[in-house]
Amino acid sequence: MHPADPAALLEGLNDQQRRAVEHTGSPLLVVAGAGSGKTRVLTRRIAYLLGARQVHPGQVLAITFTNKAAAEMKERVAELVGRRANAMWVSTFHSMCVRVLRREAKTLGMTSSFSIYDSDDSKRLITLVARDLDLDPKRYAARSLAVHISNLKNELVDAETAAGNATNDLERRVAEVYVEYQRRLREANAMDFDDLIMRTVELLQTFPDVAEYYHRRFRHVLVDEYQDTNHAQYTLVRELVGTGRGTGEHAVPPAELCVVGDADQSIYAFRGATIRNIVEFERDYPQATTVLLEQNYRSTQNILTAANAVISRNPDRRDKRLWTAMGDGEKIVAYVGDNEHDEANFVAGEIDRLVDAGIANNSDVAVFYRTNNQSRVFEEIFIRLGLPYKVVGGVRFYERREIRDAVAYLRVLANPEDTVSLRRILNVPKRGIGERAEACVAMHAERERVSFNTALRAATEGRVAMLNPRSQRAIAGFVELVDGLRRFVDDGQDVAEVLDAVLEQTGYRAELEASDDPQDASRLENLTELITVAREFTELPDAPEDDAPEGSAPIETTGPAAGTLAAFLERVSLVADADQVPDEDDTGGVVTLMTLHTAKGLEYPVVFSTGWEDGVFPHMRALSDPVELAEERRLAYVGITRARERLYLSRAVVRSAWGQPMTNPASRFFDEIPADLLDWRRLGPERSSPVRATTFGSGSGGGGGGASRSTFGSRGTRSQATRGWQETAALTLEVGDRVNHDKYGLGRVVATDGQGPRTTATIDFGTAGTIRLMLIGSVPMVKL
Ligand SMILES: Nc1ncnc2c1ncn2[C@@H]1O[C@H](COP(=O)(O)OP(=O)(O)OP(=O)(O)O)[C@@H](O)[C@H]1O
Ligand SMILES: [Mg+2]
Repeated sequence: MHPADPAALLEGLNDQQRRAVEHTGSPLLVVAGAGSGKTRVLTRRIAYLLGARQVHPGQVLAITFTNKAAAEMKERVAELVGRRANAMWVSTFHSMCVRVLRREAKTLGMTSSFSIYDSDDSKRLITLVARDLDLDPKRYAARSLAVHISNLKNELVDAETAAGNATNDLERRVAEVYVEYQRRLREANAMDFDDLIMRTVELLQTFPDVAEYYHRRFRHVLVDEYQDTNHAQYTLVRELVGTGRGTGEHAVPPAELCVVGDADQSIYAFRGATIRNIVEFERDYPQATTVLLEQNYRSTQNILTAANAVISRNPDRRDKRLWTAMGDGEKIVAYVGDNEHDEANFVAGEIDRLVDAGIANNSDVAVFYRTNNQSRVFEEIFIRLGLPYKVVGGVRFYERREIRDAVAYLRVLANPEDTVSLRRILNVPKRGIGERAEACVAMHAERERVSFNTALRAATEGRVAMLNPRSQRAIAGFVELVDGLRRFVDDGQDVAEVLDAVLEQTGYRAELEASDDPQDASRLENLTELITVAREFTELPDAPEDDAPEGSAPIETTGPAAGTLAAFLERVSLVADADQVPDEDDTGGVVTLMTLHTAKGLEYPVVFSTGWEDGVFPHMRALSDPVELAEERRLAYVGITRARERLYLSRAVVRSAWGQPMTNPASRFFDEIPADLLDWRRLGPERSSPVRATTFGSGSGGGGGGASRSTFGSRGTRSQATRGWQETAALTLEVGDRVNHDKYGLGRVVATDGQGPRTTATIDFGTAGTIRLMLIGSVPMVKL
């Protein structure tokens, strides 16, 4: 055992942090602004529990927001108290639930080899369901049905309750799809992401002895980023902690709970996250103790002042004053590019300069943007300049077609009932099982109320109606192929070997090799990469994770053994964007590009936050919606506070969107930063030959000094804008249309009135106000 000295575990903590680490008993809430050491407190607290309070590592459950953060936390604790830290459960909500559900699958009527459906799989299944229910795909898009169902699950509303609660046509339709969707998930022995949480809650609420088991086991529950929990996750935490109100043999006192968070960094409302969970913690847990942290250890004062200034514009928040002992530091550099290429060039040039001057390595630098599609222009320019970079997120490796195909084969081998995966690979590569044959099988399944897998097997015996003999033979061949491959798994072959056999025996590899399409060559490379991933995965040492504390029942299986197919599939399913953030290294490393959402919890010496334009950031949706705008502002706060020493904020006057150049006004967030903190870099002289001066800005003439008074640089852009105006003369606007007005910026039509030449539109231009405009003549406005 590691000789942990309790005093050493408290070293490098301020008084408040120390208080949080040492606190015992009542539920503990640590609320504090960015960079004040919340995550550090959580990590130290765990180390302290193990090192100073003799808590068994198996009694600790810690929840982080990403798998990567979980691994780092575990590593940090191990550094402090030694390897036995490995017996703790440190994971995301989803990974933790998968472990519980695999163990308890039987209780819920599933097998432990259940598949985990990601959003794409779940959308496919919903598409099938909606089609079978004869819903008009134009009115009920699978995507929107999926969002509705996900929202219900985040609120822990099950399908039957949703059906009972439905009061209008849409709700009834959604509920109808939801009921059937759940039935098919069950039949396929599959769960979607939201089910992982909801079914775990259900498990704990319905089966007292299961709940008791976990109550006895987890005596300490810790949650990072608590502001981003949704209702289902909130309830899960409550169930895990327990009320201690059980009687007789079920009487286990509640676990010690410690949550840390910052309401100003809540940025997942679209996934149902609610700051209510943090704001009302004291009401939810009446015995709660709250600790506030006020010193920021991450950023310079200038960065912090900017962050505080922006977030203070949000209504209904608890004001907190963060301070830092780091000194003012550099001013914040602000830049206006003619267009997005110019902006990206500026970023690349600055990185180059900082690296040349020995101020930073590539790996010290992060570039943020609002949405993934904004990464493309940075990539183009970084490639051209030979600047090494990594984009986190976007079209992810595991979302590529060939990878999904290969993984679908593996899933079917692990879980024969996985309908979505089965149907995906049924005719991939082509083997003569056409859509008609698939439909016959699906119809049989539907009519006989059997699974798709069972129906397929019925087809091989000629029991499926309307199926021609050729299709029947093809299906028999497929079933035989899959059964043959499954024997590799049963024989205990490594995942990499199984994968290799899949690619070989299905002819998938041969087909790609025979193709002269260069895309297919890169598909082959990706599949080779997947085999490498599988091989590395198999070689992972078996972690001693099943080390249950004394006094609790030994755990037979807490999850699939390391290296197995099930464990591999679990990893593949739960990998998230943020897990792919590259580590720092000493060799100069790579610049990291990611969205503001992915950046949560991270820190970098140098940060470029780009695309600060109204309609881009804040997002278009937020311009006429104060609730959304507040969320965007929190995102700005998150972005700014990732920077330790240097922060750059930039925008482009013209940016292509939907294939059209768009002129965007400066982000209103620029105006919210005290002007004296900003060092505006003007456009270079070669680019600013004035063609036509136009005022951009968000009403207050701000955007920082003269920089918001900008010029169109290129002729192409100018003629584009001019054409836009002419179109406006013949333009009809409807309520809800989005427009870009040369003077007032982006807006949304809230009302129209009059006819012909007297037509007017009332347009909400956000901070510029709501303005009524005549629509005749050359209105300097474009419809978007
Ligand atoms: N008492 C301290 N002394 C020195 N450095 C500290 C102290 N507390 C925290 N830090 C450092 O400050 C930085 C921010 O800490 P941490 O990431 O834990 O903050 P946080 O509150 O979790 O931030 P966020 O809100 O962004 O998640 C880290 O580099 C951490 O190591
Ligand atoms: Mg943190």
